[in-house]
Amino acid sequence: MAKKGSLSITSENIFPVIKKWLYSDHDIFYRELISNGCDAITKLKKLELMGEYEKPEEVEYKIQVSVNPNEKTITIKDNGLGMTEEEIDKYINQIAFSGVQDFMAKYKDKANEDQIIGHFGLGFYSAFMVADKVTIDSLSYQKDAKAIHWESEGGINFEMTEGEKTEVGTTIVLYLNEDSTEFSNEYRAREVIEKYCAFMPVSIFLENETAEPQYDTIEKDELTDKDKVIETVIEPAKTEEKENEDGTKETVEIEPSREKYKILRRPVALNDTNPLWNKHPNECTEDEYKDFYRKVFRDYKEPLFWIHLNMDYPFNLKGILYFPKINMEYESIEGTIKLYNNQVFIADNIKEVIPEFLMLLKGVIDCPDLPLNVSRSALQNDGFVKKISDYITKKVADKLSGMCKTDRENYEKYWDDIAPFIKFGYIKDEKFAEKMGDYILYKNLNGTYLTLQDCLDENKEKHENTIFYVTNEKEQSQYINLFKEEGIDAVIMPAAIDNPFISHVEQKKEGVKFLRIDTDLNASFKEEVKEDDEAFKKSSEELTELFKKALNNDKMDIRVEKMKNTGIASMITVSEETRRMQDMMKMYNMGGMDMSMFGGAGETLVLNANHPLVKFVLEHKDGANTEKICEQLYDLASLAHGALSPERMTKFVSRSNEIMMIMAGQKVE
Ligand SMILES: Nc1ncnc2c1ncn2[C@@H]1O[C@H](COP(=O)(O)OP(=O)(O)OP(=O)(O)O)[C@@H](O)[C@H]1O
Repeated sequence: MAKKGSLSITSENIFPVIKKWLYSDHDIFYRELISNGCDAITKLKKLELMGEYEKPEEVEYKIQVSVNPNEKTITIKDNGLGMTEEEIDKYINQIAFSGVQDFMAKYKDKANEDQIIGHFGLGFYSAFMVADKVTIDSLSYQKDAKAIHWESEGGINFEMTEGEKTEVGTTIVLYLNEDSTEFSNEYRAREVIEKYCAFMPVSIFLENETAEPQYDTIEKDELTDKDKVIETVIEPAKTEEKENEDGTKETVEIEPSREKYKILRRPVALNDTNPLWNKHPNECTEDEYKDFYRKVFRDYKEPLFWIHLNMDYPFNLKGILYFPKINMEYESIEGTIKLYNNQVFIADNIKEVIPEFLMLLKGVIDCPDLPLNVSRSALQNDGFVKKISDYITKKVADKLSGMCKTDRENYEKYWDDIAPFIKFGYIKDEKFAEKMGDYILYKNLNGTYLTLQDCLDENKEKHENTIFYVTNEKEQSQYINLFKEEGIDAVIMPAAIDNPFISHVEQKKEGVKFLRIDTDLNASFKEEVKEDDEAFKKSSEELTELFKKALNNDKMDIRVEKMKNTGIASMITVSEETRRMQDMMKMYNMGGMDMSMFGGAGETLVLNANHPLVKFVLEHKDGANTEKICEQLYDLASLAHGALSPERMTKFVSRSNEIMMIMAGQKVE
């Protein structure tokens, strides 16, 4: 007698809601059904160990997925512990469905952004996302169990009858709805299974029922019990014609005739049942780590190094985080952290669990203790999840600081590549910043790597608590030369992240100030000018006026100095604050804003009173070429500081030509 019933779904509207809500990842049904199969096999293995079940020798635990694109069906077959009629009634008719009800009651009003991670908790019911009709055929491992057939159309009513299954396990068939036929395509199926099930603990095989069988030919001694021989192939002996000494020809055998077997292509499991993260770090070789990286992230550049996380207490967490090699000039940093729950893939880059800055790395994390069927916002406020995230941060900081202390050579070698991660972490994560602050390196003008304390110590006498930095070695070369001449050091900080990074260091290290190398003229570059040097004061004022007039800019900031280096006539310096503000604007794409609101863009034209040209200008205020010299000095200073605007560049080139004409004694029009 068939048992019929109505699954206790109270809301008739449940389907449209689930469908809409799950629209983005319908494919999770594969994960849910395959992981149920894995669980069933794991349980049966335990029963076997306990002596409560004896596995027939020929049986190999596995999950077989078969797709049939013609019939639009998917069959998922496991040889796990199976279910009796009572169990189907309990676990499928009541629990699976009531689980869905709870789940929906909790989430149906929630907006999309508050999804649960990877839609866990739908379980068996997710089959109805893609199928109109679902059947279950199950035979329990229990003695004298009867095979059961269950089917449901639409997931509201079911019918349960005696089944015909003869092997222990469960077979589920999905009859796909019109919108979901793609999942019976072999390649799509492979893609989804490889995404979610790549590390599930039981071998998963995929077959296409409609595809022609494929064959391989193997050597006789390669044959195993599992191979299905289609035919024996006799490969004829290989011969060669040979000329004898007496000129006659002879055919000789160089390889004897061989028997080979044509066999049905051996199925290959889609998954790796024992992922590397489960092994103890001491047992993993360097090659294994690299292979794993290549396979999982399909990145053929070798990672720099990795951190193997392995923790059992107070929570269970395993994983491997790789620091990838990045070419900063051409690539943006895009990492991926894959999150697993007992080898079942959940999702990439779950920011609630994994500290944001680590998302720049590539890695896998398996945390069986993670609460999954809660919303993302609940996860964010979960103390336990916070602990996991803190643990990961701590481990990464420990590894990096340990490396800096004990393997400084390699640490320096990797530094340029890992600096962006570390600086980003320093900005984003207070705890990480605390642990890593002393292990952040600064490359100085000689290419030596210093810690912040080293930088402060070496500069203590000349400029206590101030660190000069270079953002562009080419554009700032004039200043670099000046610094080198005076034996003053600076550090190279060329990356976009350096700008916010130094602001954070300044906030955390009270008193420390970073100044870009072109910010101001350090006292050591100048000769001392006496307070009461009236003559200097006067000539400064005159020069300032003269330049303002020549450059037709009343607001320009001009300063006259007596520089020790008499080779430099003019320079531009930029106020640190203004420049940082401008850089920030650029970063946030607000470049269009009027920079003059920052008082002439914070630029100061510095004139060296010791330079003959400047002296000449002062002595020939009304000279025929004085104005040109002033303009030229300003443009040269700007050029040495970066670039000229297109308009000024045009004028500069034509003026330079005029100057050469004058040098050549030609008449200038
Ligand atoms: N292939 C199977 N073999 C044996 N039992 C199964 C199988 N599939 C499902 N079950 C039983 O049905 C129950 C309900 O399954 P369902 O997938 O809905 O939820 P779950 O696996 O318990 O939890 P989750 O929501 O996390 O998936 C399972 O706990 C299991 O007891």
